[in-house]
Amino acid sequence: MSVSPTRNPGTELRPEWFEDVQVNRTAAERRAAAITASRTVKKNYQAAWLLRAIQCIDLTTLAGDDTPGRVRRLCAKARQPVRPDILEALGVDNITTGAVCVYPTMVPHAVKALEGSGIPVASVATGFPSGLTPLPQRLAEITYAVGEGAHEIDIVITREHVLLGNWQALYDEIRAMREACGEAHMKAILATGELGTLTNVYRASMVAMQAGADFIKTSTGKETENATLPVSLTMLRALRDYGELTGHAIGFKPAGGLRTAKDALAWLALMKEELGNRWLQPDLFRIGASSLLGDIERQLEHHVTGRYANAEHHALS
Ligand SMILES: O=C[C@H](O)COP(=O)(O)O
Repeated sequence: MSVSPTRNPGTELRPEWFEDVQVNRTAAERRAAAITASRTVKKNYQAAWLLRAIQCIDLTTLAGDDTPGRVRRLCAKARQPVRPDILEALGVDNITTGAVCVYPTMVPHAVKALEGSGIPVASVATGFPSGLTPLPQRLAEITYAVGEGAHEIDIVITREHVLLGNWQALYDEIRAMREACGEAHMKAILATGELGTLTNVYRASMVAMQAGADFIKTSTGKETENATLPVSLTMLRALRDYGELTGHAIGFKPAGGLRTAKDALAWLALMKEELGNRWLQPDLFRIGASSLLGDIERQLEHHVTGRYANAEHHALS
């Protein structure tokens, strides 16, 4: 796919791009399973893929008991996600995670802790995770987070608009959110586990991109069902169709429940198979995760030393 390097400006609402699309769940499940089964990444390649996965992680804390101290520790981990001796053995200079993702009131603490690192701060906003506060308040939350220095905003959509097929209302709210984001890049969380069908997932993805989303993201991490491979495949197909229709490259962020190195490898394989290597870069691919890094570091250590360290050696992940 040939794509424009400029930011997605969105389009008018174009229901004709998605209204007739029907996604077959069985076919999506079969294709997702085939991709992950056919691609076993071996030894050295596996370490390289895991390092790439780290560079694409939005290292996240979204808990009711978050404190500035926890956010600072998370930011320290984002700056140095892998122990220096493991990196040295792999012959790699320090790498960082793709971003740090926090609640709006934690943004100033993250911005300060990441100063000079080049690591962007992402903030959830718009009544995360349910999105059920009045629109002016949801927009004000974006304005607040951007004002505090957030570089990226992860918005949530009103699931009701999807469930009722009210595409204009969905488009209008996401458009307003994109405007409130200004220069900050906007990731649209669809909360796919609450959208009922894969057909709805495809349609909501398309509306979010038409309304100017820079990324489409599966889940908040708080739904009963979070990121799955068939849902991700459906979103990637929408993303590819949008790219072919407009020439704009949209990013993808699976989030919620990704906890193991094996999960990270499965999603990298999906990205590579469906979209190619260009979508294995942090400007177009992020993994939203609060507890994935620990297992990746563990697997890298095993790769280097041939054994697993105790879990407490990988303290915060
Ligand atoms: O956006 C990121 C998610 O909230 C993280 O979910 P998780 O805690 O299941 O990794």
